[in-house]
Amino acid sequence: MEIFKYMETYDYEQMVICQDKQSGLKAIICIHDTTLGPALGGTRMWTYDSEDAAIEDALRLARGMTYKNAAAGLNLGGGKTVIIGDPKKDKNEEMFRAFGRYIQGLNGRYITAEDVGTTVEDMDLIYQETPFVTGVSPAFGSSGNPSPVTAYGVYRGMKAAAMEAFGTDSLEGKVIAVQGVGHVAYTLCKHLHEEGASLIVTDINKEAVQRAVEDFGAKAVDIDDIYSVDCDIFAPCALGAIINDDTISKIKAKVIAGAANNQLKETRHGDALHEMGIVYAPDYVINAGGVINVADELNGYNRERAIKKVETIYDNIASVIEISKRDNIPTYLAADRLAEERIERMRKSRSQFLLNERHILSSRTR
Ligand SMILES: NC(=O)c1ccc[n+]([C@@H]2O[C@H](COP(=O)([O-])OP(=O)(O)OC[C@H]3O[C@@H](n4cnc5c(N)ncnc54)[C@H](O)[C@@H]3O)[C@@H](O)[C@H]2O)c1
Ligand SMILES: CC(C)C[C@H](N)C(=O)O
Repeated sequence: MEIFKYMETYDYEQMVICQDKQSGLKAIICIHDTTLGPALGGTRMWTYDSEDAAIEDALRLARGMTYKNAAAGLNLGGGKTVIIGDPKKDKNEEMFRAFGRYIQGLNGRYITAEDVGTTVEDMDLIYQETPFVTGVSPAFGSSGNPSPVTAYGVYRGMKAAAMEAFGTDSLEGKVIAVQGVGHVAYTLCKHLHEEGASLIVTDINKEAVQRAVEDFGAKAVDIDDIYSVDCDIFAPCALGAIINDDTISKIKAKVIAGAANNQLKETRHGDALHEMGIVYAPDYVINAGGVINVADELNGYNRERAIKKVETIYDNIASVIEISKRDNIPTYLAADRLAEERIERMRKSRSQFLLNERHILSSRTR
C-alpha cells in the first residue's frame, strides 16, 4: 500500500512499526490527530491476512478514535495499535512488556487500552513499563474492563434514538434484535431485559447464545436471520461493515443502535438508512462509553464521575439527530461534522502563542 499517500489523504501524524524478535511482537502504532490532546485508543490483536491489511486496519481505527474522542467531548486525540498475532496462542509476558516500552518511547503522545483480542491482564503488563496505558486493573486504582461501561453508554444512546423514532425513550415492550452477545452485548441485554424489552439474539458462539436465552429469556435465531426479524430496534454488537448491500433491504427495525465499530460498509449505506427513515445512532458516538471510562483514569479514576460523563451519550445522540433533521443529512454525516467542527475550533484557538519552558524565549523570563 502507498502509506504516505494514504496518510496524507486523511492527514495522519505518525506511524510506528515495532518489532521484537525475542517475544514475537509485531505491532503498528498509528497516531491520527493530536489536536485535542494525546492520542488515546486501544490495542487490537488479530491474525491479519497480510501486513498491508494490518496497517490499513491500524490507520482506519486510529482515525475512528479521533472522531470518537472528539464527539464524546474528550480532550484527547485519536490513535490505535494493532498487534499481528493470534490472541489465543501468540501472547506472552515479554511481548506486552516490549510493547509497553515502545509506548513509553512516544512519551505520552499515545495512550493505549483494551480492544478486540486484548485484556485487562495485558494492560497490566504494559503498565509495568509505562504509565501511558488505561483499562488497567482496579487493583492499581484503575477502571478495569471497559466493556460493561460501553454497554451502559449504548443503552443510553439507544434510548435517545428510540425517543426520536417512537416518541418515548422507554424500551419497555420493545423488541430488540442483538447481533453478537459478547462482552458488551451481554451487559447491554441485561439493561434491556431489566427495562422490560424482548430480546432476539444471535452469535456464532453457541454458549453465548445459550447464556442470553437462559438469563434474559431471549429468543435465538440463526446468524443470517438476525437482519430480517420483526423488531423495533437492531443492535449490531459483533462485527463491522454489517450494514451493506446484502443486508440493508432486509432490516425491519426503525432504529439501529449498537456497539460494533464501523457498522456502515460504505457511507452510501448511511445515506440509504436516512432515505429509508431508519434512525441510525452513529457507532462511534454511541459506543464511546468505554473510552470515556478509561480516559477518566488520566485524572485519577472516579467511577461516579466517569458514569456521569457516559450518561451524556444520550445527549450526544440527541444532538446528532437534531443536526441531521435541521440540515437534512444522514446521522453519520451529522456526527462527522460535530467532531470535525470541534477539532477545527480547538485547532484555531490553540494557535495563540503560549510561552512554555522549552521555548527559546523562556530563559529571558526566568
Ligand atoms: N469492548 C468495548 O468496550 C468496546 C468499545 C467500543 C466498541 N466496541 C465494539 O463492539 C463490538 C463488540 O465488542 P466486544 O468487546 O463485546 O467483543 P466480543 O468479542 O466480546 O463480542 C463479540 C461477539 O460477536 C460474536 N460474533 C462474531 N462474529 C459474529 C457473526 N458473524 N454473527 C454473530 N455474532 C458474531 C462473537 O462470537 C462474540 O460473542 C466490537 O465491534 C468492538 O469493536 C467494543
Ligand atoms: C480505549 C478503548 C476502550 C477503546 C475501545 N476499544 C473502542 O473502540 O472504543
